[in-house]
Amino acid sequence: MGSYSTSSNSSKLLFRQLFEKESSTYTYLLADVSHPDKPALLIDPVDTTVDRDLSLVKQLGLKLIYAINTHVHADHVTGTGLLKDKVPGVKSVISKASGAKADLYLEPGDKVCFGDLFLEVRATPGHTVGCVTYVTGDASDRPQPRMAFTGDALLIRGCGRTDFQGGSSEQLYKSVHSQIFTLPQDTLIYPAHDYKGFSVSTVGEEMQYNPRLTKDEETFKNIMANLNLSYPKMIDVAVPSNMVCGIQSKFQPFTYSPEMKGRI
Ligand SMILES: N[C@@H](CCC(=O)N[C@@H](CSS)C(=O)NCC(=O)O)C(=O)O
Ligand SMILES: [Fe+2]
Repeated sequence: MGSYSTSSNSSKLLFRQLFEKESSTYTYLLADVSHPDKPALLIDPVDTTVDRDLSLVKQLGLKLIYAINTHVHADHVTGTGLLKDKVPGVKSVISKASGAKADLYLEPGDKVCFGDLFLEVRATPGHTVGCVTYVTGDASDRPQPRMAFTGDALLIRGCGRTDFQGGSSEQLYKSVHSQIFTLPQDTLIYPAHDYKGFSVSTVGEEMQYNPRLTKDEETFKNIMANLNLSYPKMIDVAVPSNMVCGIQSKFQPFTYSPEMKGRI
C-alpha cells in the first residue's frame, strides 16, 4: 500500500492510501503539512471505515476540511455524511454534473485548495455522467509529485464499467484519452478501486499496458459491451444514498423508493 510523507523544504504533501476490502475501494488522505493548520481532505471515503480514517487524521494532527467524491458510487455508501456528523465544519464535495447533493459542487477547471496545495478538477465522464479526476498541484510552485485520482474512470490495467448510471464507453474512451493520457507520463495514477492487487500506476504505464484503453475506440467499445459483469451487490442502496450523502448522515437514512430504480 503506497504512502509517504515529506518534511524537506522541497515538498510538503502528506499522502496516505487506505483500503476498504469489502468493496475494494481506495480512500486517499492528503494534507498540506507545512501549513500551520495542516489542512486535510479525504477522497472517496467509505462509511464503514470512517472511524479508521478519522483516527489517522487525529494521530497525524491534521485538520480535516473536505470529504470529496470522484463520483456517485454504486458499490458502497460514501463516508461523507458520517464525516460531516463526526467532524463539524467538514464540507462535502462532488461534481455538479453528478446531480448529487453536497455542500460544494465542482466544475471542470475548479481547484479544491488545502493550504498551498490544490486538486484541479478534470471532467472524465463515461463510467458515470458526473465522474471527475482530481490532479494535484502546488500554488507556491514547489516541485511536488503529480498525482491523478481517477475514480473509476481509469483503473490500473482496467477501467470503470459503462453499463449503468449514464455510462457510455464512447465518452469514457474520449475522457481518458483527452483528460488523463495528456498528463505528463510520470503522473501517478491512483484509482478508486483495485481488484487485482495493484496500488499505483503511471500515465505512461497505462498508455502502454492498459488492456482496454490501448485499443482503438471501436475495439474498446466492443470490449466494454461484452464485460458481462453482475451488478454491484449494493447498487440499490448505494446509489440513492450517495445521491444525498453529501448532506445526509447514516443516522438519518435516505428512504429509497423502488420507483427510483434505474433513474439515478
Ligand atoms: N463485485 C463488486 C462490483 C464490481 C464492479 O462492478 N466494479 C465497478 C466499479 S464500482 S461501480 C467497475 O467498474 N468494475 C470494472 C471492472 O472491469 O471490473 C460488487 O458487487 O460490489
Ligand atoms: Fe463507480
